[in-house]
Amino acid sequence: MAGTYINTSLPDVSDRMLFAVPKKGRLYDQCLSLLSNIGIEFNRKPRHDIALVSNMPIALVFLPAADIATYVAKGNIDIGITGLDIIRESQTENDVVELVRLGFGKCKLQVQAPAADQRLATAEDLVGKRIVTSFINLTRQRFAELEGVDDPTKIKTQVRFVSGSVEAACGLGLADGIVDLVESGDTMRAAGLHAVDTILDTESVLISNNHLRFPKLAETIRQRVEGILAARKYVLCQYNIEREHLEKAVKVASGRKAPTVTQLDQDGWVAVSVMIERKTLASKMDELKEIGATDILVLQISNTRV
Ligand SMILES: Nc1ncnc2c1ncn2[C@@H]1O[C@H](COP(=O)(O)OP(=O)(O)OP(=O)(O)O)[C@@H](O)[C@H]1O
Ligand SMILES: O=P(O)(O)OC[C@H]1O[C@H](OP(=O)(O)OP(=O)(O)O)[C@H](O)[C@@H]1O
Repeated sequence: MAGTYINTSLPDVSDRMLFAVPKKGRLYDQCLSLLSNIGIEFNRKPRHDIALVSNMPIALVFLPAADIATYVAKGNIDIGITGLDIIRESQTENDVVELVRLGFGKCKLQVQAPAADQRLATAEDLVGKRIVTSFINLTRQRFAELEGVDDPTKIKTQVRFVSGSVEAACGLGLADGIVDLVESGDTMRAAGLHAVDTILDTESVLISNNHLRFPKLAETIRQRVEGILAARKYVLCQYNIEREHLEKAVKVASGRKAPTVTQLDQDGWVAVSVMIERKTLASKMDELKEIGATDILVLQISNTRV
């Protein structure tokens, strides 16, 4: 089904893998930066939602983040980037394949209530009350659990959809509580709300449909993305050490598979090169120094294939 884009004023995309990216919003900038890092070159004309990639048989399709999981699940689009929250809300998790979690767009879907109202201190206190959200399915599922009801359509809590600025609903009297995404919590607090329950921890995901027309190309994209994520996560650490201390040093930092060890032009000494997770780097360097490593150098990795 993907590739059957019918609009005669648009270029033919039937031989191209369709790759959906959010057209605006929170994920837009990071998606564009990721596309650039994985070597996808394109030129998007103003007001055009399709852009041909010049160096690969791919067409980018710019869509609202909230719709991408549905397009991918239905097979109209081959692969795409969207939030886990959207995949779950659009009930497409069984019809899409999660290729890679991308580590950006991280936030929580939370039940929120007016902070000043002592009677609404927990999610249970909102059972049977009015909830406003853009995530009606996930909200109904959560309240069905709280109410002990199997069928989310049979809950007594009233769940109403609004498309944005959800935090305004309590202050304006439309709701007793809301369900919305929270990252820093600034928007929630500015609206006088506090979180009483977490429904989901979410982040962006690269997804594909179940019937890929371009499996090799999709795999290339997946590997490139994994490579960029690994490059962000790791640094390359090089040091010299006497061979007799090598075993201890390898225990401190063993690399993704094993370190590269090269004989130095000095008796009994070796040079070691190893990938280390950025977040543990400082303490690993301390330990290596303690064991006797010298000339410890850290190099940034700009890209990898892992
Ligand atoms: N504050 C946030 N921090 C991190 N990720 C977020 C945040 N808000 C939303 N997201 C992620 O980005 C996705 C798209 O949210 P966004 O608010 O950009 O939606 P949109 O409606 O497409 O854009 P807009 O708000 O501009 O209309 C969400 O489903 C979620 O995965
Ligand atoms: O916890 P915070 O860091 O304040 O982020 C949370 C806000 O971010 C999202 O909205 P966004 O700003 O993307 O706009 P929207 O309401 O138009 O979707 C979300 O819907 C919250 O309103």
